[in-house]
Amino acid sequence: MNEFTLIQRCFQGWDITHPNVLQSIGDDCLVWSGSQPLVVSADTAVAGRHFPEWASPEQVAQRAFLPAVSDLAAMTATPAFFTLALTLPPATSEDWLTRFALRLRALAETYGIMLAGGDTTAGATLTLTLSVHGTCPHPVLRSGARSGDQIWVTGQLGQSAAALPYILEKREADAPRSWSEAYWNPQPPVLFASQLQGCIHSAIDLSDGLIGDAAHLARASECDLAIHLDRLPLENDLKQREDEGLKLALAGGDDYQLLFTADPVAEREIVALAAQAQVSVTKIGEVQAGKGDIRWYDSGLERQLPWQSFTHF
Ligand SMILES: Nc1ncnc2c1ncn2[C@@H]1O[C@H](COP(=O)(O)OP(=O)(O)OP(=O)(O)O)[C@@H](O)[C@H]1O
Ligand SMILES: Cc1ncc(C[n+]2csc(CCOP(=O)(O)O)c2C)c(N)n1
Ligand SMILES: [Mg+2]
Repeated sequence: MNEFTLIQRCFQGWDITHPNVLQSIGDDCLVWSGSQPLVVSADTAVAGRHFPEWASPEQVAQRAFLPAVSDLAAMTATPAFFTLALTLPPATSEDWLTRFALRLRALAETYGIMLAGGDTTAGATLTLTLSVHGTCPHPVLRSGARSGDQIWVTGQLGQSAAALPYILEKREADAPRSWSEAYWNPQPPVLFASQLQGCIHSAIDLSDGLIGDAAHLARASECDLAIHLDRLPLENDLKQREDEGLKLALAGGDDYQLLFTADPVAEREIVALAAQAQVSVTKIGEVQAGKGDIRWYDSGLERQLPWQSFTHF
């Protein structure tokens, strides 16, 4: 399999282009020319760490692409283009790569993001690094929360983490379908997020788990967050597991939903935009003056939590 033929066959000539990408695949660099701020995030997915080694090429594409574009949602950016750095085990077949590229292409079309460049090498472990780029007149930062803001979260939490042991033990059939769907096919609310511009003060996407990610936002904003555990969006199967379900929702990670804060006057607009985008939104707390701490409440009573978010090391 020749590297250049392979790139041409699998990754060139996709339908989605971007008017500001003046040169894409085929030269030493891609060329971008634009007047709006560009937001950029690099995200790596590694076999055995972000997806099981036996995952299908379609599943690998989903587990690499969807968490990557989630970072664009976190800034309320509109997707523009991405690059794809591929490290492929030497035994990778052409069929595997064709299937991977087909699914990636479909995802790129769904999210309206152009594949504009990349790198392909051989290496021991299948590794994919996507660098995603989006445009945004006023990117929303983690540091923008203000005392008095309401705290919101999109979607439901914890299902992906709940699915993980079943997936690793290859007995997905024993778990609710919504759990494995959340793991294999997370749904970062990218379009909805881009519509929230001007309407919200701060945002972060939930990749490591609410405990850790909310702490990043609180610290960056130098505000305290009061979060009500009984208001978290947990589906019934997880709610019934009580603390075990709560732990998955708070510390499991892999949710790729959005945590954001907004002035209470924005509530009606947020609810209307969410309904239009068919995204569920839940108010889970309030931002308070402080130094960046989080207080957790259960039925109005403060509660200390013993759990920690996902970390690699
Ligand atoms: N190796 C690195 N060199 C420079 N900056 C880095 C490096 N790794 C992470 N960062 C920066 O540190 C910050 C936090 O990175 P992190 O990868 O945890 O982002 P995240 O959005 O919280 O998580 P995720 O990886 O799930 O997107 C980001 O601003 C990122 O750009
Ligand atoms: C096979 C397998 N799949 C998933 C997980 C869970 N997991 C991996 S990375 C991550 C957080 C975000 O990563 P990053 O910070 O790199 O973006 C989580 C929750 C696992 N341990 N094993
Ligand atoms: Mg992020």
